[in-house]
Amino acid sequence: MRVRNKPWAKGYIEDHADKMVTAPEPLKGNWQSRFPSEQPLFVEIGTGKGQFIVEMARQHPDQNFIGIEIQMSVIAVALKKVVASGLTNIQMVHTDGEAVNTFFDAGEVAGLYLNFSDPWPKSRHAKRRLTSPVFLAHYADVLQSEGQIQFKTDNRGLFEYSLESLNNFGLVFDGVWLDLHAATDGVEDIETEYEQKFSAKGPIYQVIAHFPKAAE
Ligand SMILES: C[S@@+](CC[C@H](N)C(=O)[O-])C[C@H]1O[C@@H](n2cnc3c(N)ncnc32)[C@H](O)[C@@H]1O
Repeated sequence: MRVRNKPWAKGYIEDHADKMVTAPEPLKGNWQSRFPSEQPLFVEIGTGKGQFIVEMARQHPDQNFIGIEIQMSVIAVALKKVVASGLTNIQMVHTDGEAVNTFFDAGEVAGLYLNFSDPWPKSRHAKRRLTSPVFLAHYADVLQSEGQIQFKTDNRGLFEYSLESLNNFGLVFDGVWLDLHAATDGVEDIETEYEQKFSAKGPIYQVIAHFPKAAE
């Protein structure tokens, strides 16, 4: 997602340091200190403009949420939503999600959301895909036992790549949806900005999976 540079972003982020982390490493193992209540911690990587994670926080007050986004002008828009929501169970982090294992401790994360991640269609860029083995290895480091990865996309090529990548990495599939919006199994679907914009053009694919326990 490309957005125009927002000259106000840096100052706005600095003014809302209570809701936004720009140097995450010192919080490793201690993220619960950013929230009023100690509760299971769910993380979205590539949170974009924040609609999904803010709505998740609103609907699940018994959980804590973190949205990670690499682009400052984008996360500043998400931060505005967080501030306007008045919610205290959500924090934003401006950083590269690839490095999750440098700022979350083993087992600190209860679940991970990857929504409409950039497809990086050229094979020489495959390592940048958020479902590549490079990222999966880091997710495995931080997710608690049976913690799920929930990935959805409208990009069939990225979805096929991700199914293969997760399978090759040994993840256990909990569910696969080839047309999430047509699902009749009652699966929760909180829509992202990207999803609302592009779902009319074709199906939304989703997979939910977890890393196996040692004996699984
Ligand atoms: C296509 S957008 C989707 C945004 C949002 N999830 C949605 O569905 O509306 C992908 C987002 O992921 C962000 N992103 C890509 N690679 C990232 C990384 N390594 N760490 C954090 N964010 C990343 C991009 O900056 C972009 O905002």
